[in-house]
Amino acid sequence: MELSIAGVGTRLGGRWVVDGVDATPPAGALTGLLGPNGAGKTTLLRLVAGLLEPQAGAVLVSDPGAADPVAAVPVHAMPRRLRARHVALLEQSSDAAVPLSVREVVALGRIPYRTLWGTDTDPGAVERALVAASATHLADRAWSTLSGGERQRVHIARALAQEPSLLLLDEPTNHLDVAAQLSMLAFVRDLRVTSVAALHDLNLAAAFCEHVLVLSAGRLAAAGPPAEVLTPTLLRQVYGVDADVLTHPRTGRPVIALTGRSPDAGERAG
Ligand SMILES: Nc1ncnc2c1ncn2[C@@H]1O[C@H](COP(=O)(O)OP(=O)(O)OP(=O)(O)O)[C@@H](O)[C@H]1O
Repeated sequence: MELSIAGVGTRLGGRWVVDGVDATPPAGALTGLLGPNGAGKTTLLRLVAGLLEPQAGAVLVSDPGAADPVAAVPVHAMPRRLRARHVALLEQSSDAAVPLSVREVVALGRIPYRTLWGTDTDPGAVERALVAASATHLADRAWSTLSGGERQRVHIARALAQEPSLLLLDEPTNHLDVAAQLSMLAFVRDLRVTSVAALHDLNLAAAFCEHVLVLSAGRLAAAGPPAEVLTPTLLRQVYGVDADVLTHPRTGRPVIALTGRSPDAGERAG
């Protein structure tokens, strides 16, 4: 899916928390959405998902090759069922105690594909999503008994069951151990679906994302390949930290070695 974020802004609580963001994340690749706490990452993801209507600009999506083709339509104005066939948002995990089994939670992703009689147009889709997210062993467990990491895996399975052409993930590595963080991001990258993931770990973003967007106080501070964007100057300005940026000897990707808070950290915006 082609995604165009054109001058998007929204006010919450009387101030612009996302302010004039212009970005074109590359199609079929994983983009990292970075920025300090409160920079506007979750709000921007909700705008891109069409859950919030922008008060300035528009988020346009095009998917001409899909079964339900769309061409440069504002995502918030798409009919909800059509949007759910194209766009999946994996929000930060809630601890809600839903009285459902894992298989039933994953089947929620199939709601946009149910017929008037409630049957799934593709009865194998839930099992395929469970397999793809390596969650088959959890399928019969009660959702409320899962650990945080297991829930995150099931959230991915539910999002995959939606068969999205745009996958939005809010801190998908939360609750995951280091090995699971690596497999989660490698998995999303290898899907080759247009994906945007809000991430706090700069080294994971540098290792797995083809493109990064850096937000600071609601504005886009920088965008581009990690090696071009994640410079010591940018990290000082946006995060208020001092860092050396090295080049990984095998992958050629940037490695960020944080050395401390920068002396002017108190002055940063964001
Ligand atoms: N409903 C709301 N009403 C008022 N202010 C809000 C609302 N939702 C978010 N905000 C504010 O908007 C700003 C951006 O919040 P957002 O959750 O998008 O940031 P974030 O970059 O995802 O932060 P974090 O890294 O802490 O999750 C914050 O200052 C937050 O307090």
